[in-house]
Amino acid sequence: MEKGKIKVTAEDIFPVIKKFLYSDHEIFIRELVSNATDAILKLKTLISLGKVKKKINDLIIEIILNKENKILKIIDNGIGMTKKEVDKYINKIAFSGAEEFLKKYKNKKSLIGNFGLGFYSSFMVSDKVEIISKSYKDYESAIHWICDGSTNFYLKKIDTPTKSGTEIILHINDSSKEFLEENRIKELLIKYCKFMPIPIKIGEREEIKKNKNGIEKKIKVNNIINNPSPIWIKNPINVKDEEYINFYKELYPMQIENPLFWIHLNIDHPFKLTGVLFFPKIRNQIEIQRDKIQLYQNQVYVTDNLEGIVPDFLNFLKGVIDSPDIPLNVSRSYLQSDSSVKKISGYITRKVADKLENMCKNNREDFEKKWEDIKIIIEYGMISDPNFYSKAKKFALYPDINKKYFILEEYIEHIKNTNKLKNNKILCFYTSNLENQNYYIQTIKNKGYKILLLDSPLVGHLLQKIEMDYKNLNFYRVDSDKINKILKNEKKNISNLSENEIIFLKKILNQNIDKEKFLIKIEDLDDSSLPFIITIPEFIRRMKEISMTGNNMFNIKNFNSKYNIIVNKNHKFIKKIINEKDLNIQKKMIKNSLNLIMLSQNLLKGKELTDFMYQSFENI
Ligand SMILES: Nc1ncnc2c1ncn2[C@@H]1O[C@H](COP(=O)(O)OP(=O)(O)OP(=O)(O)O)[C@@H](O)[C@H]1O
Repeated sequence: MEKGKIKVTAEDIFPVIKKFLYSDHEIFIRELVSNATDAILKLKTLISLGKVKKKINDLIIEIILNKENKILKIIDNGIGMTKKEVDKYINKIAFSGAEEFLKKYKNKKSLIGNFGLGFYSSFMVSDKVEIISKSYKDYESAIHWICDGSTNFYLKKIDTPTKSGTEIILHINDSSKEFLEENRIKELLIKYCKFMPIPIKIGEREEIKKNKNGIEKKIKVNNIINNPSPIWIKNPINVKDEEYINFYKELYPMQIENPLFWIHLNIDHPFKLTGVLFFPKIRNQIEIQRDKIQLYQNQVYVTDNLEGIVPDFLNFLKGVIDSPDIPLNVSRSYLQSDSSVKKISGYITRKVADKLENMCKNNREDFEKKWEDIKIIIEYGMISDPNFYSKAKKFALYPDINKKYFILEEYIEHIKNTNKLKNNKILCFYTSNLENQNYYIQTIKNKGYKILLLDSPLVGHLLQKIEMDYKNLNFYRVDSDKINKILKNEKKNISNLSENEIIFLKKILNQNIDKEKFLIKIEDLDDSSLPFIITIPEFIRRMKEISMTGNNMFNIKNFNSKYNIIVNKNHKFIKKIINEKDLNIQKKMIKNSLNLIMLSQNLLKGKELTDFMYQSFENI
């Protein structure tokens, strides 16, 4: 028996590990199962090189719980350790054995990466830890190592086991009793180890099997908790659509809808990355927050908090990203500034854009069908990521009010004769709601202009961006103040009101309309226009939309946010108001007109709305 002191640079590293290194105690299971996986992958490499004779199919990790004795065991039949190796890799901690192995067998097989002080995380949950290990080298005897969480250890050679592998025995401490519960351990194995590359067994389960005579019989089989070959590590050519959908359901059991489509990522240079990203059918906010993209490192779960790792808009997607180049167990701010993480983020964005461009080019009809479900993600990407914006120009779609879809360049071509002004500017009219803005749509359509239907909540942001890019384009919602100009009567002086009547009209309107809320404009519109309409200054409305969707740069209080009331002095109803002798009736006519146009813009609320309803029924 050898007694000794664990060599650490800091005097006593355990309190540090216990308190600060891992705030999440539960990750010890990830670290130990990763080590076991690593040991088996190393052995697999040696088997494939012909250096060890063993069946690859038998390689397995087993988790055994003994609640009574407060023991949790992690057993693998991997490469094992000699006494010398334990001394080197366990006693002199912070020395990565994996690194040395990698150097020796470079490019042979990917290994679980650099986990820092992985093994020592077991002391976060244990009073005492034992290692029983037997190296794959026949002439080496097995060893037994014991440590009680101080820097002292015991290490001795033993006669059994004779087969290679390692057994880590954790004597779970009183404050970590939860880790003796089978359900808790299963839950953690599913969280962290669901896709690890070696089968992980916890207990047994019953399976019904038919014998030769067709008689069903219950038999006990290993309860394997993980899926060692998830689709993202497979060659996309060999994966069927059905498998992608099943995998999506495996990742997110709560998702009812199938994904719309997916992107299989697979890159070797300049960094290694695999994964599958799904475009979900977004039904509600909760699903966006709950079912996020999961980050793995060589099939070991790391996190689903990818903030700063992938661009924000990609957080709407779902799926898996797996890269050995993403460092583990480091702070988020470090991750965000890490250059390989930045490259990864750029690469994923490009891949997503390429996929969308291909879909749009190669199967436009299908892409158009999917557009309404994916537009929010793409528009968000266009607003927030300049690189994505320039790529998305080639596939972002804009439907018109007849639900015909255009790429912006196509639309410009489509409207260049109808919507172009004398100064070469192109007016892109759009509606955000076919029903609510029907009057405005009809009016503009009748004038021969074409209209888009842009109803996403991000449209204000997006149009700002497009107008900066295309200097000759101007977007106006159909109810914006711009329509006064196009509704203007081209024949001059057709107004049938005298100067005096106009002065009088202004006076009575000013007396009856709240000037804090509305700006009254008396205009020469053609006689097919209504006597009163409300328009909204395009710029102010857009800034309001932008600030409502979370951009604090625009403080809407700084804007004059009055609505315009356009009074069509050519309408006979206006003449009727002027000629009305009974002041009460005249007041009522103005008030009711105002209520009507406010109602049309959803501005009539509360008591005013109730009063208007009573009033209207009385009139009927
Ligand atoms: N189950 C095991 N079988 C064989 N060797 C093991 C096992 N567990 C640990 N080791 C050896 O002990 C070393 C130290 O393990 P530890 O988890 O502390 O760090 P690591 O795995 O090398 O590095 P990191 O955790 O940073 O990836 C390993 O590199 C490996 O050589």
